[in-house]
Amino acid sequence: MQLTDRKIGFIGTGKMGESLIRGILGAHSEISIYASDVYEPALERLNKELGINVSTENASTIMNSDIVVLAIKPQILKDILAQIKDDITSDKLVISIAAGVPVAAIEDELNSDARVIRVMPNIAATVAEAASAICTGTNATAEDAEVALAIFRSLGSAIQIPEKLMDAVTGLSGSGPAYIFPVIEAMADGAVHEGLDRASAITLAAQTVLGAAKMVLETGMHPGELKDMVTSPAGTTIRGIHTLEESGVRAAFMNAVIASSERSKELGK
Ligand SMILES: NC(=O)C1=CN([C@@H]2O[C@H](COP(=O)(O)OP(=O)(O)OC[C@H]3O[C@@H](n4cnc5c(N)ncnc54)[C@H](OP(=O)(O)O)[C@@H]3O)[C@@H](O)[C@H]2O)C=CC1
Ligand SMILES: O=C(O)[C@@H]1CCC=N1
Repeated sequence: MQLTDRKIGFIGTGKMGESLIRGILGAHSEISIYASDVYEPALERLNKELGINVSTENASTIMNSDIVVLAIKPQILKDILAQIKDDITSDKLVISIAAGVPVAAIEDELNSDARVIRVMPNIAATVAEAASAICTGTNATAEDAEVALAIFRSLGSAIQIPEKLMDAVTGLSGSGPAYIFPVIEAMADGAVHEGLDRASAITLAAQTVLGAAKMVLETGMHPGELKDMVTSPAGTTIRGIHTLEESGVRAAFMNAVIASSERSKELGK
């Protein structure tokens, strides 16, 4: 079955549910999307803006869908799984994006034949630039993994990994956009300090991050080598780098990824 022939249902249309729905419709406008949430005004807005099918009944979303994406908070996942258990028949593929929650914990709450895939995407799915990783549960088939990869590759890039690495991915790319947004804001602040207008400063800062990321991805060069290409002897960049190193920027970013990964592990307990 083609990806575009599958009907995708979302349980939860909060920040990440909406991001994924927007990304999927951007990549495959013809795909049928069903969504449910407890907050009716948000559903009405999504129905009006995107033309998707909405309901306040999760059972209705599941009944209409081949693929059911669980886009609810990890803290309420168990309760919702108990409510939808009998609606999740073995002909449906379940995709959980909940941070920290292991596949086994999801399978424990569902019928024994449930096909489950765990994914950690990120908010850049909204603009088809997400970095996602997937891992498979006991009953998920190779075709299920291909379908999940196809969905998340249409939203950016996606890789398949062993589940034990999902917490590391959550700390890196799942949470990562939130580390970079303040970097963009702070770089712009520096330029505003030096007299540039705010709008130009944010545009230049964001394009700088985008360009640097693209250089890493498209040249295949090591980030350190790329940094050296910008850094002229006795020039401007090395002054800036020196200041960043004095501030402990590398340890700060490493610690952020490690702390977030640890929190992901906690959520799974
Ligand atoms: N935000 C992100 O960048 C990322 C999030 N994730 C994961 O995605 C999941 C969702 O996160 P996020 O979108 O940020 O959270 P949100 O709180 O924005 O979205 C969750 C949505 O689920 C709704 N909801 C609550 N109870 C039910 C229910 N019984 N049935 C249906 N919907 C319900 C919530 O409504 P209400 O608010 O009224 O309770 C809310 O709209 C989490 O598991 C998170 O770990 C993964 C990667 C990135
Ligand atoms: O902050 C969180 O818990 C979620 C998971 C990854 C990104 N946002």
